[in-house]
Amino acid sequence: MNVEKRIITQDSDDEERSFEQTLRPQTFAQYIGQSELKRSLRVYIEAAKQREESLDHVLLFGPPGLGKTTLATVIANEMGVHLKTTSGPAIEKSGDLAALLNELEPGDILFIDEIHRLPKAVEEMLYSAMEDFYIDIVVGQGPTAHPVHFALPPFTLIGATTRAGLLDAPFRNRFGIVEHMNYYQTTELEQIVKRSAQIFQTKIQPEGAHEIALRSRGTPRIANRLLKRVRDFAQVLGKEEIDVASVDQALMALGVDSEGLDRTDRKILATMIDFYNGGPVGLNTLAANIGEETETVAEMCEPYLLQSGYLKRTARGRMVTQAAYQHLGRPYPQDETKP
Ligand SMILES: Nc1ncnc2c1ncn2[C@@H]1O[C@H](COP(=O)(O)OP(=O)(O)OP(=O)(O)O)[C@@H](O)[C@H]1O
Ligand SMILES: [Mg+2]
Repeated sequence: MNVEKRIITQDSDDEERSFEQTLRPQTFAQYIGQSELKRSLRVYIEAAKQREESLDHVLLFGPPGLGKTTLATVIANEMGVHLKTTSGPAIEKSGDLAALLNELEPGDILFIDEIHRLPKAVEEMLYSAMEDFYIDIVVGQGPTAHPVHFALPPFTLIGATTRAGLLDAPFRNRFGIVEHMNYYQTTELEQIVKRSAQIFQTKIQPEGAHEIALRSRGTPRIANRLLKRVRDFAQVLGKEEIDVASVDQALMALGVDSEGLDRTDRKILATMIDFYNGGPVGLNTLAANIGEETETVAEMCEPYLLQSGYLKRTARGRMVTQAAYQHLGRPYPQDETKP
């Protein structure tokens, strides 16, 4: 078990959720980045409003902390409807889903986070709810049990999940709008950091915001979290404004390096170099070696290490790249067996 709380984990706990709530954009105008996604969603929303219909069901894919929940909030606000939020693991039985659907008013949005973790029976109940706005519920027990047909108001389901492959095709196909969320550009993260600093009433120099953006691994949640920590450091250092030096000091203390990699990321790369000659090595073996859960490595570390070019996937497992050797300051082996 890893006792050290990772600063770069894309997960959030209760305290952070309330802090995130205060920073959460409410409208498209406040929602920074993802411009293509916003452009198409604006069209779909406008069209649905003109026709006075509910918006098509939306499925959002993407790594944690990129703003899926935020986007659901924004969509509800732009549509002018209520948003009901739940998650896959929270809906245990068909009855739980029926209760949720029963509370919806015409046009309302039901947001299901971690939608890949819905029980199968619940997922199947959603099929008719999504397609034809009805559900069949079995009422009574034993010989008196009989199905009852419930009509639902037209509603929009927004589902969020981290990976596309986690959802079966029949389920996926029932979403009219399927969108992939991308990591954010540095300039976009800079804007997010500046906006959050303003909400915190903290002064930050443009170079400071830039430095935080560079080290946030493309993820707004991490940018906000780093900003919060850096603000503490700047305050203790007696700085009026957050500058690059306070960012550096804070992030060094947190073990976040110049590229936004933390100790676990570096441990992954170092283990692969030192014990596996750079790979290939399987994910399970690797996770066991560094004492992390396979899921943590798969969801928190690997996507960014792949995206930033330190790791690559091959048919035989993960391999580190030359960039990883360079970043860790290790000599790159020059024999022919290496890529
Ligand atoms: N486009 C954005 N512009 C500004 N801030 C954003 C944006 N996207 C996300 N954020 C900020 O990042 C935080 C995390 O976003 P959010 O909770 O929506 O991520 P998520 O994708 O739902 O994560 P998870 O998969 O863990 O549920 C939010 O509190 C919000 O303040
Ligand atoms: Mg979320």
